[in-house]
Amino acid sequence: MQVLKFGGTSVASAENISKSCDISLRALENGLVVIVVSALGGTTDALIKAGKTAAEGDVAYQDILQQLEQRHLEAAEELQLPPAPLDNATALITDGFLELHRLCDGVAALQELSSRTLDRLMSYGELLSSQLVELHFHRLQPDAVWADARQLIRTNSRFGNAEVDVLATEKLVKDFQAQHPNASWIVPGFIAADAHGTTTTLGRGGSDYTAALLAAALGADKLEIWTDVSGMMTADPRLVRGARPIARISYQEAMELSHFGAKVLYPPTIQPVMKRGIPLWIKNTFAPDDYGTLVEVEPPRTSASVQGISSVGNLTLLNLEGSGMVGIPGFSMRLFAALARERINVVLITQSSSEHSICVGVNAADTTPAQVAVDEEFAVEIAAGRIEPLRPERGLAIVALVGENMKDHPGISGKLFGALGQNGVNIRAIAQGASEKNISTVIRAEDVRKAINVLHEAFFEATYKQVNLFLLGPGNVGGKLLGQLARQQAHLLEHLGLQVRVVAIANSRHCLVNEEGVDLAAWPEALAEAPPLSLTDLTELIIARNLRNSIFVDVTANAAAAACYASLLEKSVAVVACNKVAASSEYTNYARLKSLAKEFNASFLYSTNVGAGLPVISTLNDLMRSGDVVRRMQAVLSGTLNFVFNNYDGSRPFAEVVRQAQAEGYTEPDPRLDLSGTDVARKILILAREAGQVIEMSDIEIETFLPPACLEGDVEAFYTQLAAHEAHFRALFDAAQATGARLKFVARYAEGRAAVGLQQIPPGHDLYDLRGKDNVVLFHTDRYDELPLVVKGAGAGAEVTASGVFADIVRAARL
Ligand SMILES: NC(=O)C1=CN([C@@H]2O[C@H](COP(=O)(O)OP(=O)(O)OC[C@H]3O[C@@H](n4cnc5c(N)ncnc54)[C@H](OP(=O)(O)O)[C@@H]3O)[C@@H](O)[C@H]2O)C=CC1
Ligand SMILES: N[C@@H](CC=O)C(=O)O
Repeated sequence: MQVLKFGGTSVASAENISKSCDISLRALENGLVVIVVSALGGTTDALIKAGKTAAEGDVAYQDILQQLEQRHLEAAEELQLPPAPLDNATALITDGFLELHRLCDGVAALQELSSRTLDRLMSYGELLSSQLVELHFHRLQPDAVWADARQLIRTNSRFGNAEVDVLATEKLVKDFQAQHPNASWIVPGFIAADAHGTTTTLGRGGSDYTAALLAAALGADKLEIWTDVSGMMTADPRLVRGARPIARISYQEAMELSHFGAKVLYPPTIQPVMKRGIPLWIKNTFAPDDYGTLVEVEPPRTSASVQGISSVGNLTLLNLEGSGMVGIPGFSMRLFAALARERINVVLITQSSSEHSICVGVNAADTTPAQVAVDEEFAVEIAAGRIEPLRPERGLAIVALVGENMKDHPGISGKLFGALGQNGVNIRAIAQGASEKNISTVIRAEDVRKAINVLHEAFFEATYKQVNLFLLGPGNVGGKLLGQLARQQAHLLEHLGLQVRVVAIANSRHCLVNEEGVDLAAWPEALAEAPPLSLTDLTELIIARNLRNSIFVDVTANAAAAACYASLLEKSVAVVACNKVAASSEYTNYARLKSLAKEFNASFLYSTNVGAGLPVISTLNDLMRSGDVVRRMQAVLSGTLNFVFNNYDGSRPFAEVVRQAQAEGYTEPDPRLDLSGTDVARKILILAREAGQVIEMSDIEIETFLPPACLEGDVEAFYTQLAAHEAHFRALFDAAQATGARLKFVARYAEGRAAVGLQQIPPGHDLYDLRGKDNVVLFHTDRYDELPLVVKGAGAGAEVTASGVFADIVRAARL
C-alpha cells in the first residue's frame, strides 16, 4: 500500500485534479493507493472568513459561500464527468453548500462561532474536494472507494487542533482495510472525529498528518506528499533565489526544518512514519519527474554539514530577569507552568549560566496573555524588586541552521556568527541543543531576508557571494568604474566568486535603483530618466533595503556625501570612497569613521585618496601593521601639478596646460583645489594620519605659488587670472631652468610636521625623473633607513583611479 497526499494547489482546479489523479493512476502500477486530499486551494481560508463574517452578523458570508459553491461546480463541470457522475457531483456540492448556509445562518443568529462549529464548517472543504476527486478517479479505477476520515481517525474533543488517539485510529483503519481488501481509497485530509462522532480537525496543514497516520496504520511501503515545489529546499525559495531541493534527508532533519518554517511539510507528519521507518517522499505535482526529497532513516552522508536554513517569523522574546533568581530552584518551573496553564507554546528557550535571566520565545499572538500570566505568577517577587516585570520584545524571527552533520563539526557557529555580524545582523538570542542538529538565532524580523541569503551563500553557495553596490557620482571616475565593473563581471564571478550587482547609481539630479542590478550597458540613458533622490533619502534607502554585503561607493567630491558615511557604517554598510573629504576632515571625524568600521564590521576604504590607483596607503598600512615606524615622507602627490610643470615650458600659456590637465581628467572637479596645493595638503595629511599622527589640516603648511587673485571668483575667473599672470608662471619656469632644475610641487612630512610647496628639483634627485601625471612617495622608516621605500607611477586619471576604487570594492567584498 502507498499513501499519496495531494495539497491544496494540487487539487485547486479541474486541471490540477486531473494531474493528481494521473499521478495516482501511475502509482497503482506498484500496488494499491490511498489518496489523501486537501481542500481546493484557498477554500479553508474562505470558510473561516464566512464563519467569522457570520459571527459578526454580516450577511456577506452568503456571497463568500456562493462564490465557493460556484468554484466547486465549475471544477466538477470542467472535469467533464459523464452525466450521471456530474449529477452526483452537482447534488453533493449543492447539498454541501445548503448545509454550510444553514450552519452559517445559525452562527449569524447567535453571533457566536465556537471552535466546534468552525471545525464543522472547515470540514466541508476536504469533504467536497475528496468527493470530487473520487468521482473523477472512479472512472479511471472503478474499484476505488471514498472513505470518510471521520470514521478512520479518532481524536479527543479539542476542537481546532485535536489530539489523535493513535491506537483507536489504527484499529479503525485496519477494520476499514479488512472491509475493502482490494480497493484503493480516497480520503479527505485534515478532518477526523471524536468518540461521539463529532467532527474535529487536526490543525492547519493537517492533511499531511492524516496521510502519515494512515501510512503508519497501514504499514505502507511509502508516503508521498505531493505539493507545488520539488521537495524540501535548502531555504525558502521566495527569499533565496539560489535555494535548491534537498535530495535526501533524515527524519530528524526534516522535522527540524519543518518546525522552523519549511512550509512544505506539516511538522507532526514525520513522527508516525518515522516510528515505522516508512520512506517519505516530497514531490511536485506540476513536475512529477523531478526527484523531490526523500526523507528516510539514514540518508547517505555527504560532506555538507548544514542541510537547510529555515526561518519562522512572528516571534516575541520574553525576558524574565532579576537578581532574585540566582541560585534559587523553581523559577524556570514556575515560568513554564504559568505559560502552560495558558496553553502558550514555548518556541525557544535560552538561559545564561549566570542564571540572572531566562529568555523564552513565543508566538507574537501569545505575547499579552504570556505577559499577564508571568507577571501574575511572579507578582510577589516583582513587588519585592527581586525580579523585573516581564519585558516582551516584539518583531523578531528565528533563523535556524539544520543538519545532523553539524554535530562534532567545529566552526559552524563561528561561520554563522561571522556571516551575520559582517552584515550588521544583530543576534538577540541563540539556542543550540546538545544534539547539535539545530542552531537557532533570534534576529529582527526585517533582517530575515538578508540573514538567510547571507547564510545560504556561506553554507551552500561556495561558488559565489553577492555584493550590492550603491554608487554615488557616475562622472569622470565613476563612469570609468561602471565600465570596468561591466567588463569584469564574469572574471569576478569565475576567479573571485563575487557576483557584483550595482543596485543604485545616483548623481546630483537623478537616482536609478534596481534591486536586481542596473543594466550596466544602458545606465546613462536609464539614469537620465530616473527621478531625483536626496542624499538623506538615498542613505535611508540603502539602510531600508537592508541588502547583504552592501557597499556605498562615493565617487563624488562632495562634503554632504561624506557626511552620510557614519550612518551607513553603523548599519554595517561598507564605504569605499575616492572622495577625500572624509579622510581629510577633522581628526575626530576621521577616527570615528575608522572606529565605526571596526565596531560594525564594515570596511571603510579610501586607498585612491592618495596616488589614485597606486598602492600608497596600502603600503603604508602594511608598514604600520608590521610594526615599522615612519620617520619621514617626501612625495609628489599631485598628478595635475606634475603634468602641468612637466608640460609647461613657456611655449603655450600656463592656463592652457592647466585646461589640458582638466580635460584629461587629472584635476579635481574644481581645479583650484589642485593648483592651490589644497589637494596635495589633504593627501599628506591623510598619509600622516595613516602613519599614526594626530594631525589637522590647519597644521599643514601650504606654500602656494599662485598669485592670490587666481583664487578669487569662480573657476572661469580662475582661468582668466591664470592667463593674466602668465609672466609669473614664466618667471617660475625660467628660474628653475636656469639652474637645470625641474619644478615639482612637493609634500614633506617629518616628526609630526608636514608642509607642501613648489620646489626646484635638481637632476639626480629622487623626485627629478617623474613623467606625465606620475606621483612618487618616498617612505623613510626604521626599516627603510638608508634608502627609502618608493611607490611611483601614474597618480591621476579616471581609468587608474577607477581601478583603485575597484580594488577597494573587492577588498570590502571579501572582508
Ligand atoms: N581624477 C582623478 O585622477 C582622481 C579623482 N579622485 C576623486 O574622484 C572624485 C570624482 O572625481 P571626478 O570623477 O573627476 O569628478 P566628476 O565631476 O567628473 O564627477 C563627480 C560626480 O559626482 C556627482 N555629484 C556631485 N555632487 C553630487 C551630489 N551632491 N549628490 C550626488 N552626486 C553628486 C556628479 O553628478 P552631477 O553631474 O549631477 O553633478 C558627478 O556624477 C573626486 O573626489 C576626486 O578627488 C581621486 C583620485 C584621483
Ligand atoms: N586631482 C588629483 C587627482 C588625484 O587625487 C591629482 O591631480 O593628483
